[in-house]
Amino acid sequence: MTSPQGRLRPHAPTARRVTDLAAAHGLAAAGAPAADVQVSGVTVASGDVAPGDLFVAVRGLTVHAARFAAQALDLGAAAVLTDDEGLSHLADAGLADRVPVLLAADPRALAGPVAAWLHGHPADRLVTVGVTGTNGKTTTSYFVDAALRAVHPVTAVLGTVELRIGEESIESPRTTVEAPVLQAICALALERGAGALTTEVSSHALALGRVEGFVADVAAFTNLQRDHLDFHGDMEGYFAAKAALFTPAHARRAVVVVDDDWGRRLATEATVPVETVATHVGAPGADEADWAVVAADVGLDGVGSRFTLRGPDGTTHEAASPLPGLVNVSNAALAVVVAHAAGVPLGTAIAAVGAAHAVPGRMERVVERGDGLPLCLVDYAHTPDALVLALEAVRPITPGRLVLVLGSDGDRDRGKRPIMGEIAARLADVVVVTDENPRSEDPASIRAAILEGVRSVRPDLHDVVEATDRRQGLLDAVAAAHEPDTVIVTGKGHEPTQEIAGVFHRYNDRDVYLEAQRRHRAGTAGLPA
Ligand SMILES: CC(=O)N[C@H]1[C@@H](OP(=O)(O)OP(=O)(O)OC[C@H]2O[C@@H](n3ccc(=O)[nH]c3=O)[C@H](O)[C@@H]2O)O[C@H](CO)[C@@H](O)[C@@H]1O[C@H](C)C(=O)N[C@@H](C)C(=O)N[C@H](CCC(=O)O)C(=O)O
Ligand SMILES: Nc1ncnc2c1ncn2[C@@H]1O[C@H](COP(=O)(O)OP(=O)(O)OP(=O)(O)O)[C@@H](O)[C@H]1O
Repeated sequence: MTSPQGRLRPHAPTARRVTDLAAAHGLAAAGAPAADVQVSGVTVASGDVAPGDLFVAVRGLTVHAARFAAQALDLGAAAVLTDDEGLSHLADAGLADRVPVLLAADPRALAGPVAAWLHGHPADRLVTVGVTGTNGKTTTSYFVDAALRAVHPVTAVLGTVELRIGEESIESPRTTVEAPVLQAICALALERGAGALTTEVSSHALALGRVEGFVADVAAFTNLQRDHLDFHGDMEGYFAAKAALFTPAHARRAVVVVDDDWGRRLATEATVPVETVATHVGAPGADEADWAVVAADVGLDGVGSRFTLRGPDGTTHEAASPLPGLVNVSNAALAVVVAHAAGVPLGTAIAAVGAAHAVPGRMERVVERGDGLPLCLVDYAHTPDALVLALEAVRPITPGRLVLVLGSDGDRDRGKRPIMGEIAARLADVVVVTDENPRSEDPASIRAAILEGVRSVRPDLHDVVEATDRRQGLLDAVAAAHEPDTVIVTGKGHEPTQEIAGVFHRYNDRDVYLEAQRRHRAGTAGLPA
């Protein structure tokens, strides 16, 4: 069955001849004669093939997609683009002479450009923004989108939380969609009258060719912190993947936050024009940045922050972040500069970012402080640095105790677990260690690794709880907290499921808070759920 994102296609696609496609991209032809065959869509996933598609069969990290060609043909694929290995799989399955086959050394790199060609380069008729960095991509994208919406009646925003075109939204499969899906969404967005599109660009997407054929008008960089080393090997590899966005193949110009060494390095190594933004008040080098946050009042109203942004001409502008913490001053400042670079007047961008709505699962206030209940926040921090920043953001708006509920993902970077535990014990008053997405790992051993870090700071484990069930752990944490306290649950953000041993269970931290609120009002808080 076609996936939801696979159905995001233009309603009136253009059909083009396979022979023209081969000529335009210098591809050799094999298989059945292509003379009268046309294609009207592109996909890299056999299950997402629609009649008339070109099936791009790539060698994956685990399997060659040509092994699924029979399914693609059953679903109506009109042609296949693959490599020599893919052609032999087709031949072995007796399919090579049933369908025109185009050959390329690296079909993965061609999926995007071919889709862009087929749809008439739709991204070139939109104002496009690509946001990368370890943390802050989603928040910054929503802030940028808020500013673009002030100018363009219809916009699209694609990322970890959702794929949204205008007011229509579907759950997102991951941070950055596959290359042909991105092009099809651009074409659909144009059909729906969109003027601008913002997409998060993950390092996986850059490494796996998901933005080939896509050139953002403005590429944005938030920061680089330890993450995804399981995939990239080391920080150099991770940086190199991110840096690929800041080249003419993927961007026309760039805005780079230069608060960390990686940002400063990127600003000098990028091969497109760069505007730099310093977002830490008084940090060394801030004077040299094109834009700088020169004053910030964090959380004065118990929510967001006000800040002053100095522009390249030396003028200063009063601006605001609608979400708590200095990290969101950073995201808001970046978003203002990005939106301005994308054609939004500065004053309009500042006003729109300051008034942006909550971002799902990012410092999201689910239960407000009052009626005996603590302030209850959901946040997506799942790296050591993000956790520090999230807890530092919450402390100034917490008159009582700071209660943290956290876990760490299974089948992902193991090294960060004790570091997260150490940070939790240092910066929170009460620590509840529970499960995130254990995936194929034993949840108890993940918790043990976090607790090892907790113990390095609090050997007696006072005010530390181990909860084998995330929902119960969160319910108990809220029930035990008092009105001046803040409960923050990190790691899963907006995620609608919890992945345990290959099964995705419906689960959302927000829903658990609302349940805790109902139980508090009904007088059943603290009883077993
Ligand atoms: C590590 C990684 O990113 N892997 C991605 C990669 O997998 P792969 O190359 O190993 O693919 P494979 O499983 O060997 O399959 C090879 C090819 O066969 C195709 N296939 C496979 C099975 C089938 O039945 N039919 C079929 O056509 C696949 O579409 C693929 O093109 O290419 C596949 C599609 O081409 C992706 O589905 C897959 O994403 C996996 C599912 C994934 O979870 N990726 C995550 C880690 C990811 O990309 N995350 C980032 C965000 C990270 C963050 O910042 O947190 C993201 O952008 O979401
Ligand atoms: N600029 C920032 N610097 C550091 N941490 C941040 C920043 N912005 C947000 N965070 C923290 O990182 C978490 C994730 O934020 P956000 O979803 O905006 O980033 P992301 O890059 O989209 O993350 P992911 O790719 O994992 O979805 C937030 O919940 C917050 O704790």
